[in-house]
Amino acid sequence: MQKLLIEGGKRLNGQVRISGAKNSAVALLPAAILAESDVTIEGLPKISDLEILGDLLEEIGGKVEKDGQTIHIDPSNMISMPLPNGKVKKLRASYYFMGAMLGRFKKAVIGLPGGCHLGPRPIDQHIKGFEALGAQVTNEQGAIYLRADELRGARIYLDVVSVGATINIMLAAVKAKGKTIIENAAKEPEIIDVATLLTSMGAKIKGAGTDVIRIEGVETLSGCMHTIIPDRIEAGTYAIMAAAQGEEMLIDNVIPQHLESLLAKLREMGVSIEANEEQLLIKPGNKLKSVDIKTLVYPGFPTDLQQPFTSLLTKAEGTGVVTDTIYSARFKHIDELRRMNANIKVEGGAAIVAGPYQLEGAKVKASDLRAGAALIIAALMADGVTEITGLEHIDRGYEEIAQKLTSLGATVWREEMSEEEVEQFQNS
Ligand SMILES: CC(=O)N[C@H]1[C@@H](OP(=O)(O)OP(=O)(O)OC[C@H]2O[C@@H](n3ccc(=O)[nH]c3=O)[C@H](O)[C@@H]2O)O[C@H](CO)[C@@H](O)[C@@H]1O
Ligand SMILES: C=C(OP(=O)(O)O)C(=O)O
Repeated sequence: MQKLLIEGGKRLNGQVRISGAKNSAVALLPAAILAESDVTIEGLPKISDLEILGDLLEEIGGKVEKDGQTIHIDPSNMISMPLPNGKVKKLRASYYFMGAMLGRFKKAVIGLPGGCHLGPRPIDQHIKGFEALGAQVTNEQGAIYLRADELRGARIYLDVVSVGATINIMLAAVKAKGKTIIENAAKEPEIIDVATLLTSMGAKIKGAGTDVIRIEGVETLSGCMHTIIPDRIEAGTYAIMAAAQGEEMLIDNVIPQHLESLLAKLREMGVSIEANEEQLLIKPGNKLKSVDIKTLVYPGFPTDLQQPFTSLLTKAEGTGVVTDTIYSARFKHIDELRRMNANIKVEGGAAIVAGPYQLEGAKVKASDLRAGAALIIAALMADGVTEITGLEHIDRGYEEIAQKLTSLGATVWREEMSEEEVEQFQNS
């Protein structure tokens, strides 16, 4: 088991290339189950969630070949193997095996997903959608059993705007008989990316990226080639790092329109941002001014950048109020930031950051993926060395973060933990 060490205070300078989008990739791989011939996906990030999804595709009989950032998936010999336990529990996106296997085999058994602990993360809207398409769904000892004689298109109104439910219903509906309409659908760019892959496979989907998606079911889907979109959350994380500790940072392979809510907030704080079609040039101002943020569904401020942004606010002058309307309890990073001398209160479901002040290096633990990003940003700004444990969360979503930061001029390295440290970590 490893920990990450960061010596704070170094200014970040230079260029960083953003990897393919985690939240797209984790749906694109399961989507390949629906095809009858080879699917090739290019530009994938090197993250642990994708390793696990590749293993799961092999468990159900898929042939998976990886070649750098490209994956070739031959789904022709896949079967509807039950996956009630094991690796499905290690990530959130294993729930996409439900929609994809239901679409292809009309049956699936999938354990309830894992993923970041952000408070309750029900999947009732996924199940509502599968049932509307004609599936019988039961939850037996922590696994979801799905079965349908046939899938029939339906009109489905999502009571909660959900990325996962929108994609999962799309995966099942592309092979249902007749027309499906998903109303109050999520509009995230990752949904458009998955719809683009499915369309290349022969699916008929209109309206992805709006809140009404129309799908006309087809009999068969064939293999295709697809290039993934860049990761807007990774890009946003580096943009926040640039604002926090940068001199001049060029962020390459990004779609700036995907980050408008974040860029608007950074500009309000006094950060200079120049954008072209696929790059952002970020220079922080001399002084940062505090702002409030409230997370919302896309195109609002993304909940996945809330925790990293909270770290940035410690450097800004004034009081910033952070409210997360998607995951109201996504505040596990706050206690760790307090260990680093942060002055943050959590009151009435909001984090209140009264800055600016100097953070101090400390031993801290990443409780989830974006809490990890928040701690890295804090460590880059802090006096002294910060030791971050819980790297398995960070590795779920950030490709080679230590290498990327080193190339930007940070002093950061990974070290094996001693047996005593591992024991302390496991008991904490
Ligand atoms: C793998 C992946 O893409 N993960 C992202 C996805 O998670 P995920 O798809 O799990 O998140 P959702 O968009 O589904 O969740 C949004 C909100 O709806 C609630 N909800 C969701 C489904 C449901 O059936 N019932 C229900 O009540 C959730 O508890 C949450 O409060 O979108 C989140 C919100 O942008 C991001 O933080 C995650 O990074
Ligand atoms: C919450 C996240 O991921 P997941 O849904 O995969 O747990 C995230 O990417 O910030």
